[in-house]
Amino acid sequence: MTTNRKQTLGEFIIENQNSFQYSSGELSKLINAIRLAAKVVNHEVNKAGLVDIIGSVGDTNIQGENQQKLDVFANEKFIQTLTNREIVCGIASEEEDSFISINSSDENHQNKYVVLIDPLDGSSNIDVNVSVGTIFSIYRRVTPVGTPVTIKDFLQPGNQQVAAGYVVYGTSTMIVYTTGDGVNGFTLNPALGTFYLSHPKMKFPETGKIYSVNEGNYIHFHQGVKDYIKYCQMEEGDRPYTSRYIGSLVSDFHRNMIKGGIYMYPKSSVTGSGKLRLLYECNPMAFIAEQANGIAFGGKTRIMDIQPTELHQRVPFFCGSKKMVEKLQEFLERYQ
Ligand SMILES: O=P(O)(O)OC[C@H]1O[C@](O)(COP(=O)(O)O)[C@@H](O)[C@@H]1O
Ligand SMILES: [Mg+2]
Ligand SMILES: [Mg+2]
Repeated sequence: MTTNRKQTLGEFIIENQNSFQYSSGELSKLINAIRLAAKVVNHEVNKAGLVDIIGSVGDTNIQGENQQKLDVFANEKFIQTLTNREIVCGIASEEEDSFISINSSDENHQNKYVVLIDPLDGSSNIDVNVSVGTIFSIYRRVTPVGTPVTIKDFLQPGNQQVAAGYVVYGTSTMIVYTTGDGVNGFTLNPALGTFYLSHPKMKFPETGKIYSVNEGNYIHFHQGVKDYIKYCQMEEGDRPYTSRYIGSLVSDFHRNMIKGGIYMYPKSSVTGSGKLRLLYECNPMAFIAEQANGIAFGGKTRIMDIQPTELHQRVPFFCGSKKMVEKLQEFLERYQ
């Protein structure tokens, strides 16, 4: 490419199609479909407050959470786009009780990818004009092509992901994703409706000065986590670190990946589990983190080595710059 114009997402996908081990063009079409749905959702997010998209629908999802109108809208748009384009054989979503099996109308061509999605991440921030996101994780099915998908196709460990990414609807709208060959970020030019490669080969700085955790839950944290937070706050060396917590996983993760930092959503002694969902929040963010030289673990295990048992299971989640996560692990090991 000779001009110094930034590469578009479409051009990047085509150019890098062959670097993907299973390249048949199907995954490219899938990422393109996600790009399209993200633009539709972005359009609605930007109008939040002007149109009737603020507030809850008065329903709860399978996790007992109040579904926001934008949760439902985003869920519909992603499912519609992926289904209409006949690009996947199954979808699982935070907003759907169970997985959706999708048959291709073309018997000769059966799809082999399943998608797990958090259509709108950071729902508590929708009404207050704070950045939110979408998170997606893609696997090859494990059951025979041409048969209806089963739960087995979704309950795969994160280390089997073929691609993962997120969209952040913030001061600008970006898509950040990996297919196992590094992490790249694309920014939407709203005037043209085109995503451009703005952040090639994104990497977590090896260390940083930002820690992100909801300290309101502090008393329910594991002693090792409490000690690490105290360590971050001590006047010593390059500390104290700065506390930054947006309350949208995508946005906190994105900032920490650019500036260096650690995100923590520990297990609570009250609920006995973490809050974040393994399959469509932790696994995709862990794949991106590791592809960007970061670390992601939950409790004692590498997130991507956890064998899922349920579609909406929750796990503790710690993720970020290598040296900071290793320091936290040191504190946790003191109590093991
Ligand atoms: O308000 P809390 O308990 O700190 O939780 C905030 C976390 O919950 C989430 O909002 C959960 O995601 P959803 O909004 O998709 O349900 C994360 O984005 C965020 O990091
Ligand atoms: Mg979420
Ligand atoms: Mg959500």
